Amino acid sequence: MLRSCTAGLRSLWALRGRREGAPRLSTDLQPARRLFSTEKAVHKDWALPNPSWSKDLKLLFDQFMKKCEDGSWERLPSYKHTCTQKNEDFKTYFLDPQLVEEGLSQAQLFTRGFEDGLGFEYVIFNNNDEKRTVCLFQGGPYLQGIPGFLHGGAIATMIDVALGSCAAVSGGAIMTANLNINFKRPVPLCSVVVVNSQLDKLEGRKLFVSCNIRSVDEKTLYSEATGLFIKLDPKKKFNIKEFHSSLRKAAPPLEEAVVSSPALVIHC
Ligand SMILES: CCCCCCCCCCCCCCCC(=O)SCCNC(=O)CCNC(=O)[C@H](O)C(C)(C)COP(=O)(O)OP(=O)(O)OC[C@H]1O[C@@H](n2cnc3c(N)ncnc32)[C@H](O)[C@@H]1OP(=O)(O)O
Repeated sequence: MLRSCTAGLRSLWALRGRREGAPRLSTDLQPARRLFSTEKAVHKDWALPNPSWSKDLKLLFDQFMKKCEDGSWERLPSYKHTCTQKNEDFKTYFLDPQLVEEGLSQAQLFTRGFEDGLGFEYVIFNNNDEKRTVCLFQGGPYLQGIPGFLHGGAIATMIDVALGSCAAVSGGAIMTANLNINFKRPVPLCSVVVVNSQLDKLEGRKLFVSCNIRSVDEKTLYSEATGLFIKLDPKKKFNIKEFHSSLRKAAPPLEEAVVSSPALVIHC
């Protein structure tokens, strides 16, 4: 508890420092920021310790790095910007080249879009033989839901990433088709949790995965989840232009929609 509070204070201190223009948490961060728009920053691996990582997170990281030494485990690198090859893979499915170029030049991975310590700090380790991954996750102060605890959407995001990575190791280019989450206990903000994921079944293009989120001492079960990921089929190309024009044809004009759907007016 004390450790997670310390980590929390460190993250909040980093935040306050930023607001008041005070020096940031670590001078190491300054070069990282300067590199942001350069090629080096594009290829920076974010699944590595930074000064916002708590003692618990660093300790677990070191333990898993040791397990990597005999080759049974591997650390999965994580990049803010999708590598060219992966963009090429996904371009296969999204056919409007202009949209792809415009979208991808600005794009960055949602979970890596926060400054160090404020959002998602995580690293994923994969065990290929056992078809399972372990994600070490520290959720920062920008992920708050009810005061002092992580937002359920942030937990769901992390589950999606952890399960998605577990599925992607076996399936390559995949997308989430279904996620089911049971939130059992609230996760304290800035604490470290462990997401254990495993591939349960592979059925054609369908990858069934499950996970649980536990405290570092394993005594608290925070959440359990199952997911279905679908390996993308290059023959089933998704034509976004056709999709938009079919939507325009299908949707009634706005006034008509409002008159015929009073519930829409209330909820909007
Ligand atoms: C190299 C490795 C390094 C690893 C390093 C890490 C990598 C880094 C990973 C990052 C991980 C980020 C994880 C974020 C991932 C998103 O956030 S993805 C965004 C959210 N998901 C979406 O937007 C998906 C939207 N849905 C779709 O586009 C389409 O429904 C899908 C999922 C592509 C499937 O479409 P499709 O290919 O046409 O498949 P379809 O024929 O409809 O269905 C295939 C089968 O699945 C079943 N199915 C499809 N949907 C469902 C469903 N919802 N429920 C039940 N069954 C279903 C069908 O019934 C069918 O079953 P069979 O008839 O074969 O038995």
